[in-house]
Amino acid sequence: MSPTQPPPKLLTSLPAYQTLQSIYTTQKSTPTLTLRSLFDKDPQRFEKLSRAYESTYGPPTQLLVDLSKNLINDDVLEALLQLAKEAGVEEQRDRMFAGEHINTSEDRAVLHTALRNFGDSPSLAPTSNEAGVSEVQEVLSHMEKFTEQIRSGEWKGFTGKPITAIVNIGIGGSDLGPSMVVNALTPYTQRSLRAFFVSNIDGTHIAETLRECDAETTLFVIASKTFTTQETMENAGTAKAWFIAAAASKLSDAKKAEDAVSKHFVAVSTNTSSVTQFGISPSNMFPFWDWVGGRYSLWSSIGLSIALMVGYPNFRQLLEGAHGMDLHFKQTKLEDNIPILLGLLGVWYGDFWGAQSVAVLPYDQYMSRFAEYFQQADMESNGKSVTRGGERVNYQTGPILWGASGTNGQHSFYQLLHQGTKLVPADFLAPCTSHNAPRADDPTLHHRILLSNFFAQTEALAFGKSEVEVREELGIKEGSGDTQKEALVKSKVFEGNRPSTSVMFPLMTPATLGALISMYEHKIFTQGVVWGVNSFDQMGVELGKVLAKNILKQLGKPEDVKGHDSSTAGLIHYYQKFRKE
Ligand SMILES: O=P(O)(O)OC[C@H]1O[C@@](O)(CO)[C@@H](O)[C@@H]1O
Repeated sequence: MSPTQPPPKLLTSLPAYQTLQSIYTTQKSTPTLTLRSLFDKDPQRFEKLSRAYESTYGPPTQLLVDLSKNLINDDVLEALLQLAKEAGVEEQRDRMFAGEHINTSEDRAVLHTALRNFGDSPSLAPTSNEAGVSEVQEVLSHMEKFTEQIRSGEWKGFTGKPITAIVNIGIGGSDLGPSMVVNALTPYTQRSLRAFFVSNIDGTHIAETLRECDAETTLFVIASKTFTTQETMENAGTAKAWFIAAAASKLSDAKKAEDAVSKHFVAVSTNTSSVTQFGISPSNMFPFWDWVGGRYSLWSSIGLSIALMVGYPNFRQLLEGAHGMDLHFKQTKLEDNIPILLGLLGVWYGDFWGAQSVAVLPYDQYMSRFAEYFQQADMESNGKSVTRGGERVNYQTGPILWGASGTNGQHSFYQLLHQGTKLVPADFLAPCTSHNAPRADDPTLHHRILLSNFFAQTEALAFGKSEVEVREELGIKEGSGDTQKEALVKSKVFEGNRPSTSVMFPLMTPATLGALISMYEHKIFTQGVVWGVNSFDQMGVELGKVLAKNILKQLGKPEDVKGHDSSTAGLIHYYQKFRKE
């Protein structure tokens, strides 16, 4: 049991909060906090407020994080850094890395960083055997051996064919991480292997996937930390039944079909007994531990589908990239600590400017699932209203996180970003180079166009277009008296002063992706500390599950429906009019 930790102070009780409140009130609409004037006043603003990250471990990895288009000046930055000190961000960070049980409600350590700790002080993960080899290393070695067997064709299916399709069956952190990373690292995947991700209990998901699969050449990875999640267990059961039926049609007897499961099903979980009960042997199980949160688990054996698709060496580089960012987070002073700066900016916008959401906009088609992944990572971590000490907060906590790849978002929701009534701080991310060059006569044309949009959007958001500029452009003088023309002028004004952070990197590589994910994990951590919440439990997902289990038993006949409000009962009755047996 870790030493008891002092309950967190409410954000609003911190002196730096009062300082920030006063700055916001007095400066928010003055030139001292208007981007046009901030840049006019200080030609060195970009140099002062961008941070270059260079990894000190693993494959050389670099990021440029440009904070200069944020609504901050020296006063704000100083007060935000003071806020981090008063909230104890660094102390809580050190507790996490030291393996203290900072997940207080579940009395667990939070050590996803130990899964990728190759170069720092001895890994804090528990050692498992007399040789002192850490359990983490043991599992990584098993993953390495297994992925090599599958990718080389050495591992054969029940009819002697190599595996050509991987079906990851999992949901939440047991799905989003693997699927986002495999998508983002498509250039590194073995094209002879196809990956499918089944998560939804909607029968369509497993049905459409199995239509694409051949039982003889498919490997099912049943990924579930608890191995009790309803969707995953039902989908796994359906896959197993489908497989056995297909195998039985090829094999002389049912017993052999059952035995064939061992060649086509592996499990990733902390729950050995439930895995065995499902019919997967421990030799086909890749364990992990309760000190790994589901939404922080892609670094564990939950990343098996990643390793299968990109190869173990690239999976290892993903982890090394994350470890490099962990070292930066651990060792860098506050004012240069990128995850902490990003976290503090989110507090500034959410708790003072009233921003309800944040947008994550990767200008990289391979990163199309990046925002979706961080919806769980961010919103399941900090979407809370009670502190670790049990106090109801009296301020905003976790934001609504959303986003899509650029340039697609520009043709969808950027109207709101530019001229809506809501402040939406946005993170723009882009690789300087692409893995693809589809135009033989001009190999970088597509990427130049993509990046020109990337650069233009943050410029437009920051500096807008004034009424004077619009009038000049349209040739409509002030006081024209023409209502329609006046309205047209107003509709073309871009107020600007809409903040963004730009993150650039040379190329999307496994190590770069690892560093980016780690950067955001620690941003989320920083915000959780400032808000005083427990970022590592998820009590909010439990009630719906319990109610659903009860309703499932009542869906047969109208007279079965009991104990609900008129809406819920009415909806169930409507369903029962059309339901099929
Ligand atoms: O990995 P598992 O135990 O099947 O949980 C899946 C997901 O379900 C949750 O909603 C918790 O119930 C997420 O936190 C988690 O990632």
